[in-house]
Amino acid sequence: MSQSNSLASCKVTVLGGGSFGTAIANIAAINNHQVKLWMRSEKQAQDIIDNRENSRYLPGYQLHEQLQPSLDLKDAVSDADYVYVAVPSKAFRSVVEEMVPFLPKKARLISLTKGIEPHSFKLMSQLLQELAVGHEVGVISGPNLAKEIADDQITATVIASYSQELRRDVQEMLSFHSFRVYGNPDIYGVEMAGALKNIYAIVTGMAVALGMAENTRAAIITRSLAEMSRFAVRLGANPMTFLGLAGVGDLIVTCSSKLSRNYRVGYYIGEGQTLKQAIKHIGETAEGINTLRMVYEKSKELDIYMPLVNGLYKIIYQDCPVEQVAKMLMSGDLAQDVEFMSAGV
Ligand SMILES: NC(=O)c1ccc[n+]([C@@H]2O[C@H](COP(=O)([O-])OP(=O)(O)OC[C@H]3O[C@@H](n4cnc5c(N)ncnc54)[C@H](O)[C@@H]3O)[C@@H](O)[C@H]2O)c1
Ligand SMILES: O=P(O)(O)OC[C@H](O)CO
Repeated sequence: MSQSNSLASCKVTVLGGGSFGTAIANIAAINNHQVKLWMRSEKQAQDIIDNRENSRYLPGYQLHEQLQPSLDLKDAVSDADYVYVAVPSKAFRSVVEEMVPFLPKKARLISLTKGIEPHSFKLMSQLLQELAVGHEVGVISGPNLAKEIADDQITATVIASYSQELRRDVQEMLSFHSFRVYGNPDIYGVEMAGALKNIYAIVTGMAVALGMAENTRAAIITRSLAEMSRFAVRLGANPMTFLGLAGVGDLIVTCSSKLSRNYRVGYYIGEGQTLKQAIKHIGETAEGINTLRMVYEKSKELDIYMPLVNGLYKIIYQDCPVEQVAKMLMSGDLAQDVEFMSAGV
């Protein structure tokens, strides 16, 4: 069912035929836009043509007829009004570099990816700005489990951009009866929140596997919010963003649901699997593993107090026993544990 709005039908391209790219492409198609979903897999593209389904990533969900798969990047983007990028962060730069020569000047670019580029510590919208100079850029982030979106469960998200016009147009493009899009000009905060929450979902998944109680879950989620806000505000984010959908909203869903791949990575490690086994078991993107390493290093460089990131890093990358880390977290310097620091965190 489409929602009546004033945005004319647009040519929309989504890069990346995984679960989130497919879910967002389908919403745009339902809302009467002409959608191309660029993917690498011929088999998946044929699956969509033959069965109207992406059975590898969203099995059982019918895709709208106005969503067409494409295997040819040039064909997919050369007439696009909007390009949404939904490939994992490790592939983001190379895919965008490959796309840019074919991109029409009018195209607006929106990242759906929740990660940070290693070494440069750039967020995906910063990569878009660097590689596609002159194009308007935005980011979508929020509590958005792709399978629940596909399942038509009521969902809210955030479009962040410096451009008010882009925010409004994307709100219109994607809003419908079960999907509501809010606008936020704090692109850095929205995007950083989406990347950081994956780390804490791993922590929570691990704690659940180890039998944590509800007091513990509340403590972990709340202290995660304090920690991620402290980090992001130091790097330039607006603290208020962390009280919204892209902040606490996404943190809650990702720390609560087994549909979250990051939560499941933590859960499997808590059950005794190695990191390698857990990643293989998931078989899809879990951004938090790499984000953890980058945020750990950045927090050391900037001397930002992040006990949960420290603890998870010790478990995952330094083979420290979980019990030892838990003990360390409970006996750390109390003087550091001020509940509210400056800037509301
Ligand atoms: N799945 C969700 O619920 C969800 C929700 C919000 C945001 N995200 C974010 O969206 C991004 C993508 O996640 P996803 O869930 O769609 O991942 P996914 O693992 O389901 O799929 C990733 C897709 O990207 C493709 N891909 C990988 N490397 C590529 C490359 N070099 N070139 C072209 N295509 C490539 C894969 O073939 C696959 O189709 C991640 O950053 C994730 O954090 C996911
Ligand atoms: O499956 P995850 O852990 O990548 O989380 C999916 C979304 O980011 C939830 O908003």
